[in-house]
Amino acid sequence: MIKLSNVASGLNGTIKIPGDKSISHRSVMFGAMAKGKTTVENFLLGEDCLSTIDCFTKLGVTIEKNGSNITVYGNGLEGLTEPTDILDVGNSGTTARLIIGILSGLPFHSVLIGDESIAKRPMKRVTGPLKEMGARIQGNQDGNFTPISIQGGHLRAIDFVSPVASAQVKSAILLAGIQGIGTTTVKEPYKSRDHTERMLRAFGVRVEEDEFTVSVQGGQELKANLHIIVPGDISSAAFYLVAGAIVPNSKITLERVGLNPTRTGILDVLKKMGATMSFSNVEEEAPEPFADITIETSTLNGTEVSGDIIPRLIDEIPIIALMATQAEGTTVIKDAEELKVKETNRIDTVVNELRKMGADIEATDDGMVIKGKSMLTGTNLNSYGDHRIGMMGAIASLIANGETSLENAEAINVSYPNFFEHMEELKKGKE
Ligand SMILES: O=C(O)C1=C[C@@H](OP(=O)(O)O)[C@@H](O)[C@H](O)C1
Ligand SMILES: C=C(OP(=O)(O)O)C(=O)O
Repeated sequence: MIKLSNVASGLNGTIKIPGDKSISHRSVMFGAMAKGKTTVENFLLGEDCLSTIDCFTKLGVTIEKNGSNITVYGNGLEGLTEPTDILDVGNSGTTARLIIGILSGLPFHSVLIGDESIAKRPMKRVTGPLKEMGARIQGNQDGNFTPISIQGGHLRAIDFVSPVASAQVKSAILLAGIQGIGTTTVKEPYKSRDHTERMLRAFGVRVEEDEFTVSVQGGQELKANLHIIVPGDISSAAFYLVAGAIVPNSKITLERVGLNPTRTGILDVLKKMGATMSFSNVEEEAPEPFADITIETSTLNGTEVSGDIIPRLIDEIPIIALMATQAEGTTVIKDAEELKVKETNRIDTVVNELRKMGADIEATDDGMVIKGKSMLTGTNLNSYGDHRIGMMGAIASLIANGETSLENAEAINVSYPNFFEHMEELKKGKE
């Protein structure tokens, strides 16, 4: 349990946001599947990405770490070998779902487990279509929950219409698809993040896209000898973007934040709610653009967040909910049922924790309704083992009256290991 206090003099200064989690995972996975050396700069050393490194090391790949620079020595798909140990994905849904897709094409047996939270997260959304492609997968409740065992190989293509806009589902099927016979297509209800498509292309794979449909032909090889620069994670930046907007007397700059349009829903919401933001050092560099973002204390208004923007900000909803408590009027978040199958049921955990602090917030079936502006009061918060809920609580403590305590704060290491160091730097900024 840690104690947190509010900040009288505002947040000021510049911080460099750690590497993007989605892109870091993929750099190891695709580097491992490719033939040759892949070097990665600004890799996220968060626990989730370390779980990915651990799994691919068990699959026979050499991965060297030198601070946040890593090198992956891939030997192609045939260089991945049957693990003698269980693959443990820890808390990482992305590792679980993408690795199941990769293993489905490989001619050996593996067993996958994760932590208590992973054991509750649905895997049938990937194991279902992968079984249709020919993978032999078993797991609790018809392959829906870990532990999951996979015997891969001999895949055939599939035309899959996904009921959810999920990059994890799309990626798992595409990663199996490139190992199968024929052309595999995934159609989504809305476009989800496209890091897999961008990075596969950088590895020389042909990927066809048409609005919400992505296709790959089987039998394609990934070619390495690539240097990947991982931009800062906009999902991590979101916590300090909102902090900058809601903490009085603040002005902060976040360096090299990834600006992939499939991830920038948070920026659209900040603008719509009235935040004062500016962009500098914009790099359109392929495959992922980034820029520095400066934000300052702003007068905010409530808004509606729904429809096709939801997949573009799904992980930012906890911090958007906190921001809405500091906006004038009502904010409605809907079409966000996916929140129920994250590290926690984030509709319940967000509403619970913000209500404890005095927010006017109601859960709905597919989101939440927040009425602002509320004065928040320090209290005992819990992350429930969910990094994003922990960070939401810690940012809320900055504006709360009195002291806040946070149980299970260590969950934050999953995606933002230096989160509290950045908080201290920004608090000291002006003194
Ligand atoms: O593909 C990815 O890297 C991710 C996709 C999203 O999950 P879904 O695919 O379940 O929406 C997101 O919530 C997660 O943090 C990372
Ligand atoms: C949902 C998340 O990640 P994952 O699905 O990889 O556990 C997240 O980081 O908010």
